Amino acid sequence: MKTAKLNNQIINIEKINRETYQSLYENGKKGILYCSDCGEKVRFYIGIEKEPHFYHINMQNKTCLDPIDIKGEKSEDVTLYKEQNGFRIPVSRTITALKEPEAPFKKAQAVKVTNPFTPPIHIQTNAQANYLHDLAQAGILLDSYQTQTVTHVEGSLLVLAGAGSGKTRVLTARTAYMICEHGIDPKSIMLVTFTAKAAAEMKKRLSAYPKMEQRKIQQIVSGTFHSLFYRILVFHSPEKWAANKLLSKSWQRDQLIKQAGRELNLDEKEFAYDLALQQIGFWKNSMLSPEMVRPESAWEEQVALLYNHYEQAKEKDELFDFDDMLLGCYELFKNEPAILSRYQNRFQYFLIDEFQDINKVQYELIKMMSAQTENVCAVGDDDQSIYAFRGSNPQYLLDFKIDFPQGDIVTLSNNYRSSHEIVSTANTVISQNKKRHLKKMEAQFTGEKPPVLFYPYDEEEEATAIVTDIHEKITTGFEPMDFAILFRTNTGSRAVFERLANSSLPFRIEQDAESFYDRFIIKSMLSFLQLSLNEDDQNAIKNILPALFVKQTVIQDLKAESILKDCSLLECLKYIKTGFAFQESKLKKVISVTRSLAGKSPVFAIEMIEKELGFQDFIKKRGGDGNKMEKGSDDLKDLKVAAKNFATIEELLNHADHMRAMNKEMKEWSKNNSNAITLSTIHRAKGLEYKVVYIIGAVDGSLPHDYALDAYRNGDFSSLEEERRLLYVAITRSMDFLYISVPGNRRGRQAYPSRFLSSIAKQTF
Ligand SMILES: Nc1ncnc2c1ncn2[C@@H]1O[C@H](COP(=O)(O)OP(=O)(O)OP(=O)(O)O)[C@@H](O)[C@H]1O
Repeated sequence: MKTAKLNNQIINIEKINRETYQSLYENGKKGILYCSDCGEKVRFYIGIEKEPHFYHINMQNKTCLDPIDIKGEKSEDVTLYKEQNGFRIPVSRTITALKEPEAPFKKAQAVKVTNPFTPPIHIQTNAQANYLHDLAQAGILLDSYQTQTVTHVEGSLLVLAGAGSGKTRVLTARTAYMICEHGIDPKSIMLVTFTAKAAAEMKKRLSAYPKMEQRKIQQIVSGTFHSLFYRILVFHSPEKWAANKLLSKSWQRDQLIKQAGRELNLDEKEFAYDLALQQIGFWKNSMLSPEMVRPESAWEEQVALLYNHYEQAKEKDELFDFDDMLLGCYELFKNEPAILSRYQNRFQYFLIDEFQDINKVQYELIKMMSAQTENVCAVGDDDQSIYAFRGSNPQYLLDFKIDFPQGDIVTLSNNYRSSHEIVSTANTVISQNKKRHLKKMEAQFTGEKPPVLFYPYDEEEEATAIVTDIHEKITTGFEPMDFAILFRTNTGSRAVFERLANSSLPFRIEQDAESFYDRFIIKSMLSFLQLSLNEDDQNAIKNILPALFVKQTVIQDLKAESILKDCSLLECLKYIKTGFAFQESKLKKVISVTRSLAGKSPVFAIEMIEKELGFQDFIKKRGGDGNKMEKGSDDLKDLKVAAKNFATIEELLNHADHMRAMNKEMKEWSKNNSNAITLSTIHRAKGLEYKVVYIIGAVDGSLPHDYALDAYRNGDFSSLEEERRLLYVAITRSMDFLYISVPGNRRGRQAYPSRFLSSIAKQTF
């Protein structure tokens, strides 16, 4: 049905602005939408493939009709009719009826799949009478290329493997083959993975392999480059590399670099410290000391100076960061040949996963350690290289033959994970990249349906449509663990998190994903709102002090004043003496502005604080607006989008509390439960697979990220290619169903479809 009643007025969805869809959906959930025919409660449907409509909660025996003539009406305020016993009866008048509704609903669209599916002709060939035969018996099949990889034990081997081509299977099968068929000592095998999770997963899979003893699995030395080489460092110099000297948190590195910046008189407001740290990491991973750096721009010149100061500060306090671990190990091996030789004897075989993301220092370390045997099996896909910004370089993969001239190369291009339609979409997207090793994945099966592009109004509607779709699929037999919702950056997940938190669906987030409402800028803004409700809220007063450029220690004076003068903490702001007349008068203004917010809508209140209390200055100075990846001003825009859903400040604050609590709860819950929908950044989803994948925010500015577009405008194309690889990685996580969301608005502004989609969309956007 296209109509329903809200507050006794008829809503016709063909005549209302799209912006109001989400509030209609919420009103339906609140139970205040009624059928314009029978008067029973109805809900508003927002999904991916079906058009929005009203529906009865209990569908049985419902044959209600819309009033007739609703389509033809064009006037602003019209009378609607319905047919009853052959008569035309006026029922009500439409509200918000517009001549031309803005941003009308746009139907979801299947992507363009031009090449037909050709069934694969290769055969699974591991039926020989050896360990491979046992594997086949256990259901671990290998095709001829995979078999070649698994049985190539001695000498170096590069496996160029497309997404879903069985890299993990090949690495585990090869490890098992080496141990069970060739009797190789598991202690002499080093298995390097990109994440600790991947190493654990491989060991878990190995335990299902025939003839594999648990004891032997435990003896394999596996882990990330950092963990493996850190273990070596700690073994040889435990004092120097003690864990308490590690700058493990990003705020610790931030503090140190900003201190260095102050010594160099850099502007904290404008200088992009996050990018500077990234650049320093890049140089370190590329083994360039501060003296070796050759800056290519004025900005890099400043960062190079900063690099020098940062290193000195670390050295002075005997601290180290993650990048130092690898460099430290390199130095150790170089300066102590006896130690290197011990490890060269100990480790005879190296298996390296995700080789496309290796950086120079990692590469050098592997070369040093494997110098005697050259038994290096490197597996990678240059199209999945997504860490170039921190020094990863797929060139090592492409140049493998230079350093290992005796080595062999095998290409795995059969994709076992995804349907032909998904594989074809991924091939089309990635083929637009210029710098890559030419290859094309071949799917092994054709799917039920091609990937779908859909067009929600904004982040809120996007989240609702996805949750509806998941609900529908679960009723047809899918499990929560079959779904993943992927996004470019964590802040992009706010709305889906909120919608899932308010649903009965189980979901998981990363353990380090902070709640949106705990972000520095958001916390500070919400504290102003909190004070408008309770002028004595101590936490809120504490949280607004940075925004007023007042020291935190002032809180003690405020408490004392509040007792002495018998007034609220908020009121006490007027007694703060800073010595600057303009600041003291601003503190007085905070009181009146905050008080004036009572009874106002949250969006109005936020805008008022922004305008009247110079909140933007605070963001510029302290909110990371010099940063390229995460800006405080973007957080504030996101907050305004979220706040639109609430009529009162209290409702918004309650919601924020609820979401913070849910963030903690879901993290705890997912430690022991695996049957959950995954919410993940694309980076973190690398190596994983799901039956259904939703990629959200496929618009310019989000994917590709703004920073890459900026770089592109300045003549650097590589960041944009890396963003395209990110989309490729996201697409290739899906096995059967893929949905790409292209919201019309983002952060309260019109958004434009991601430029990466033009090659797969049927029509131009
Ligand atoms: N020979 C095979 N026959 C059938 N299925 C296979 C075969 N090889 C791998 N698979 C399956 O294909 C899927 C993808 O394999 P895997 O996860 O090892 O790929 P991958 O190359 O590591 O992928 P990505 O790089 O995209 O993360 C898995 O579900 C795996 O079980």
